[in-house]
Amino acid sequence: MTSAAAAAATSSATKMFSTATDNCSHRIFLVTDLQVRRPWRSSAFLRTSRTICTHACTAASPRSSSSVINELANIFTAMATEASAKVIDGKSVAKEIREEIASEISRMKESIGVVPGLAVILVGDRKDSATYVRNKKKACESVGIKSYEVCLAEDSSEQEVLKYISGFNDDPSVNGILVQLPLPSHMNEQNVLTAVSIEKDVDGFNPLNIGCLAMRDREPLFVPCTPKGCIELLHRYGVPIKGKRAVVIGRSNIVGMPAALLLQREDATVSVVHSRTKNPEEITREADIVIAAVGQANMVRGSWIKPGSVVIDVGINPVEDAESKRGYRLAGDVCYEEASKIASAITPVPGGVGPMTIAMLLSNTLAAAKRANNFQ
Ligand SMILES: Nc1nc2c(c(=O)[nH]1)N[C@@H](CN(C=O)c1ccc(C(=O)N[C@@H](CCC(=O)O)C(=O)O)cc1)CN2
Repeated sequence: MTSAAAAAATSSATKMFSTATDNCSHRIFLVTDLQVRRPWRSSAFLRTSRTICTHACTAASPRSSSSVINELANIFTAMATEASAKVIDGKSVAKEIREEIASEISRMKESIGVVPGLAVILVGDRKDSATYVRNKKKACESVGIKSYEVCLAEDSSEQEVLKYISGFNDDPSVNGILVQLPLPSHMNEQNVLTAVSIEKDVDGFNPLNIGCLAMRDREPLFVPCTPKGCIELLHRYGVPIKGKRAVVIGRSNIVGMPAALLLQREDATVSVVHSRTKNPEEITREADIVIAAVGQANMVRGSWIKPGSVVIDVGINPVEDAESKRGYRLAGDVCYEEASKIASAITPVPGGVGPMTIAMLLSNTLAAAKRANNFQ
């Protein structure tokens, strides 16, 4: 239970005790009635309420209603500080999706003798990018996608990257092409991303795909993997989106902007909060769904979160941690410890959106291969 819910419950309890008859079962009924606000906490609530009511009615010296109300207030407040949101487990959802993809790929291979192919281009020697590319390759192997990899030196020219893209565009065994971002600063990202054929743009970053995502009554061939993963998590956890207020924190081309477009396509009312937004806390506190993608560890505090909202944390920020083997640990953009006491559901970092990014890449690659081979 959240602080706001605790206050509401206490106020309802106050009303209840001022009007209740001496009939204990009636009191219990009224108290347990309060639980509908947060049904998933019902058993704890029920137990607590029963104990208090029974105690109030059977004590040798019957207690005044105000002392019972005070006790209820204390217990509700304690419940507020102990409560924790449902964890949206991206790691296990991603595993489920990989299994679904693997079985589709087997079916495709058996029916038409074709497996999907994914080409990955990595430029430079960023450690994190090399790890992501390695993980993508492993994920491809695990589901039966053939992967092709090109690693280029940091000082390679943009022309060289474009030459590889052109080769993969023309290669029928390659269904998806991905250029790992960020690129070295001397390269023009837009030139590179635009060069990827839209039929093979499994990252969904070609402006033609993004343009279709932004337009009503147009369907992009591919949707960027991280925002697609966020929406998939909301769907698989049964979170309603239609008509809800959503706030996206961050407006990057990779996550924030396409996430806002996707939420809008799902009929949410969407606000985008960015570095120039005045009162970001106030706007975020209005949201039923928050997607945080700013790249700043723990920026979104518990006080930004509306009680009962759903929080999707896209941030993967390394923070120093002497106790960790690597010398750092990963933290999200949302202060998990605080937000998880207020939200109704939240993604952890790691193990939330990150694994979904790769699962969605596999899903897009399978879709590309199906489309190229006219296989349903
Ligand atoms: N071409 C692209 N470049 C980049 C993308 C992208 O979608 N396409 N996104 C990010 C990086 N990224 C994939 O490329 C990515 C980031 C994080 C994860 C992930 O699984 N994270 C784990 C933690 C991993 C760890 O321990 O280090 C988690 O959150 O649980 C997957 C993919 C930028 N570039």
